[in-house]
Amino acid sequence: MARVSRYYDVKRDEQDRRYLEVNVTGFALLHIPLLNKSTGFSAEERKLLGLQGLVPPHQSTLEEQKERTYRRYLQQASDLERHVYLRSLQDRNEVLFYAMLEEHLEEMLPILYTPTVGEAVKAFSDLYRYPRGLVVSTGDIASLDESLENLPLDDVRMIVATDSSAILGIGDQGFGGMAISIGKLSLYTTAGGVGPDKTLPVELDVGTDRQDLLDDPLYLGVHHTRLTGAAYDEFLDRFVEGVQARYPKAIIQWEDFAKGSAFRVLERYRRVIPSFNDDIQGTGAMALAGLLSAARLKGERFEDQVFVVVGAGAGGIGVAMAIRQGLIRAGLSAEQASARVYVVDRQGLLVQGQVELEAHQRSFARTPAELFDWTVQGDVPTLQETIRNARATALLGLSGVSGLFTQGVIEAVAANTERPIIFPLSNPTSNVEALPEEIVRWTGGRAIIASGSPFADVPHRTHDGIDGTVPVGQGNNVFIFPGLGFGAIISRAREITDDMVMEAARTLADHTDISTGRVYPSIDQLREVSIQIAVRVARQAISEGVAAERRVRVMSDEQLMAFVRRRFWVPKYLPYRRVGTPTP
Ligand SMILES: O=C([O-])CC(=O)C(=O)O
Ligand SMILES: [Mg+2]
Repeated sequence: MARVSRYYDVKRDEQDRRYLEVNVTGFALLHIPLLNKSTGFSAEERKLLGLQGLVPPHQSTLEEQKERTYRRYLQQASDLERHVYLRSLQDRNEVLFYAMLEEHLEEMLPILYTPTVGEAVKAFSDLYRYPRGLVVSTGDIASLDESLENLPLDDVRMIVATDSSAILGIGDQGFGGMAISIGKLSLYTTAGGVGPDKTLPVELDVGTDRQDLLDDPLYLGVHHTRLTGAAYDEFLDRFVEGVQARYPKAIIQWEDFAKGSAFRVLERYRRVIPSFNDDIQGTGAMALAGLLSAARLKGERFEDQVFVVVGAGAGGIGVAMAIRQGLIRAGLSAEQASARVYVVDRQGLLVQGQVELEAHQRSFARTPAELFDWTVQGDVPTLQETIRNARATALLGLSGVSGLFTQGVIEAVAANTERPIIFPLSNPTSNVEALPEEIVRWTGGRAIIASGSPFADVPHRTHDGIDGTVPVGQGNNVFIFPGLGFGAIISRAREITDDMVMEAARTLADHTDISTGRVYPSIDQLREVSIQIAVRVARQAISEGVAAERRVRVMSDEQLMAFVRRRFWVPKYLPYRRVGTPTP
């Protein structure tokens, strides 16, 4: 087993209990977030590690520390301040950070992740305090191997890397995208059980095309426009090679790449290094799971629905591809499946010969012949015309355009079916295609709703005067990526196959209790769902012959489940020993 860090390693004592063997002491140790117990060091540890005089006399328990920090957290004035507070806690005392997050996950998820992380991305240069993760920039790509050597971690398994070209629905964010890589990885730890010292956030700083950022003297990224073409490919090739050399067991999650590069990067590397694109595949699997549950809730077959996906970027095409795969699994032929999925972009429905289509969009474009009996005004069917003519029963928004689902659009879907499925999935909250409250109003409470960012359930009075609420599920890829990544790590998958992603989607659907009227689990079930996904993803990797981990290949389902639960990292303070100290 590789050493975890240059500063410490995780070992087991004679009774098989874990402890940290450290080779750093005193003031320096207190400044390593994964080693710092703050006021939590025992008298013996203070002596052993040279901490006397550096920390207050009272030794706090982790419980007491949680209470102190949580009180302070509640005093922060805004969501962004709360985000900054949590991030600095993470950079100060990582075990305490995760212990707090574990206890208050539902409350803190919108602070650490969408929507507040969107604000943190935008303000990244203003908020910058402390280094975390790996910066790969055009200025130092030539010496990448040295950069990698400078990292204190020696056994990284999970990397989230973004080039920040399409952060959430808010576009090019230059260097600020680092906040997304950091945020996603804290979810890998708290929801997916991946130890924080096995994770590495990466910002691929290839420049930005945002003039306001380039003009800002305080902007922290490289001050030039984005690399493109061969130079961009070479940059990424170097990155992947460097990672493979330093961290041969690492998996890469590609995050928030603009549509022009998202598909290309995924296809270029997915067989070179185990990797997946969260916005294409994670979002696709998440949406498919919610749609399977929504069909069950309707009491209808999934394969009888007609789907309109709005947005032809990474998320939109990813969702359309996942739905098509789901329909084929349900028994439809490829043609029958394609016939049920319509993709609408800025110009309207994707139609062959009408607009310049990118490769990944092409298989979703309709032929003019398919539309011969449609009633439309212009050359290209609009969103509403598509919904009407196709008799769509499900509408999914991945456009990043707030307010795109107007009353007319929603009513058009509601005219086709008793229970319209409406998923405005764009993030953060400010980019949502329609507010759940509007959807409820415009459909008379008939819609099955899920949004990408969290929304409260909507109070609603039925036509017979009964007061109730319409539940709103949170359809976010956080229900997929932590379990998918953990399953791939556990099985040491050489590749993350499409069927592994599909298995993640099916597991999510299988673990959604639709009796609540919600098509996604609640956040308090996130950890358990991730564990279930990890097990089934690992099983799928084994059955496809891509699992390199021998130990898991011979495990029964029960053994695999027990193994995943045992490997799930939990925040607690471990005892310390110094390198070379004889065992007591
Ligand atoms: O980060 C999220 O909330 C989901 C996601 O990947 C995106 O919207 O790009
Ligand atoms: Mg994303």
